Amino acid sequence: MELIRASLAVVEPVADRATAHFYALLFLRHPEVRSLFPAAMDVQRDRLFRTLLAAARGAEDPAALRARMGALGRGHRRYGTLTGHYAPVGECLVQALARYAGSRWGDDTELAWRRAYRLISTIMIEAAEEDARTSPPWWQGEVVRHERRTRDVAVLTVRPDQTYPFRAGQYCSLETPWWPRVWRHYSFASAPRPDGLLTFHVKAVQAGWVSNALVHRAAPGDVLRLGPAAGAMTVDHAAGTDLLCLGGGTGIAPIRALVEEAAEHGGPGRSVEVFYGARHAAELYELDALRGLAGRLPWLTVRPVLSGAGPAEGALTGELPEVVGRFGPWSGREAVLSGPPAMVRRGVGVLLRMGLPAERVRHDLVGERASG
Ligand SMILES: NC(=O)C1=CN([C@@H]2O[C@H](COP(=O)(O)OP(=O)(O)OC[C@H]3O[C@@H](n4cnc5c(N)ncnc54)[C@H](O)[C@@H]3O)[C@@H](O)[C@H]2O)C=CC1
Repeated sequence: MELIRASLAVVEPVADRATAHFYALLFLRHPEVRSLFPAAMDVQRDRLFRTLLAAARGAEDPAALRARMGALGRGHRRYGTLTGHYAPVGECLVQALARYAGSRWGDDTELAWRRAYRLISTIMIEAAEEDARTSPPWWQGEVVRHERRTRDVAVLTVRPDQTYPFRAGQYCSLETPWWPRVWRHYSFASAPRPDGLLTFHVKAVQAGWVSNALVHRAAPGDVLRLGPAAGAMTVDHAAGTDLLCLGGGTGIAPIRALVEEAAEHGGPGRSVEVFYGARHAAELYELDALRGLAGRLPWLTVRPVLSGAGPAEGALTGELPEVVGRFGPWSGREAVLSGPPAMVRRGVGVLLRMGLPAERVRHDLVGERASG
């Protein structure tokens, strides 16, 4: 493990070049795999190295590595990845690393990498094969409703072509017809419904191809592709634990889904507190709906929080994590956080300082969650 870490530390500062070299080798030697990747490779490059780093760091916890790489293997089915693709990828990876690890590379390091790659690829292949027995590699989903909530936020309702299994708090990756093979993660914004429909909140971000297409171009009748549900920000409602939810911007989506799920499964006597943050009042696009739920559900409290200048209109003011820190105590609760990564990180810090044990603070800041 030390050998792998030491070589990664050398490659990390030149990760861009090492990854570009890896893909160049792969596409030159195996042109048939080029079609599995998007036309523009920028985000993809970044992902590969982050995944390797995460795998190297996670190797000390075999159960976590297995869970993460298993999910990755299942998720790769949607790209059309086949068992036979793993060996050539491993070979090109080792060669690219060898080239950029300089003097840290030697026979022992190479052996350690080959072993690690064999372990990871075996987990991914087994998980993919197991998944293939029960699930399609992807689902088609028809957009049946498209509502613009603000200038740059849309709520999409999608009908999957077959039963789509997921839990509130999870997310999936979506591909639009306009940017083939470019996938982005979006959280489910509603709990599983009897009619099988799924909802997503999408904000068009600068230079975000997929998000801009989903907000400004998508319309009822368009067909998206959906990868399988992923993410561990789920809640065991049977335990009846009180919840503290922090949702910033479109990060309110999985919180909304969890509240719906709590309404279906959570017993009375439980308390759910939602802090919903945005910069300006006009951006609290889900507030009316949440207030509607709070009006019906006596255990639900919704507190809007505004961090920008301008009229507060009955909202609390300040950055979301700090505002939550002014309330409490939260020590008996389970916390879920969703929103911009900086908000989630600061929120986790505040809650740990307030005495919440780390295992009760849940979020899905997965390295892969690229906005766009
Ligand atoms: N499961 C998850 O974790 C989900 C995450 N997201 C992410 O949430 C983000 C939403 O973006 P927008 O709607 O543009 O949100 P935004 O930038 O408008 O911010 C929303 C809230 O986060 C707070 N915030 C932003 N930066 C902060 C910082 N550095 N420190 C403390 N608080 C901060 C703001 O004060 C505001 O209350 C995207 O990055 C999206 O990828 C979205 C859905 C689900």
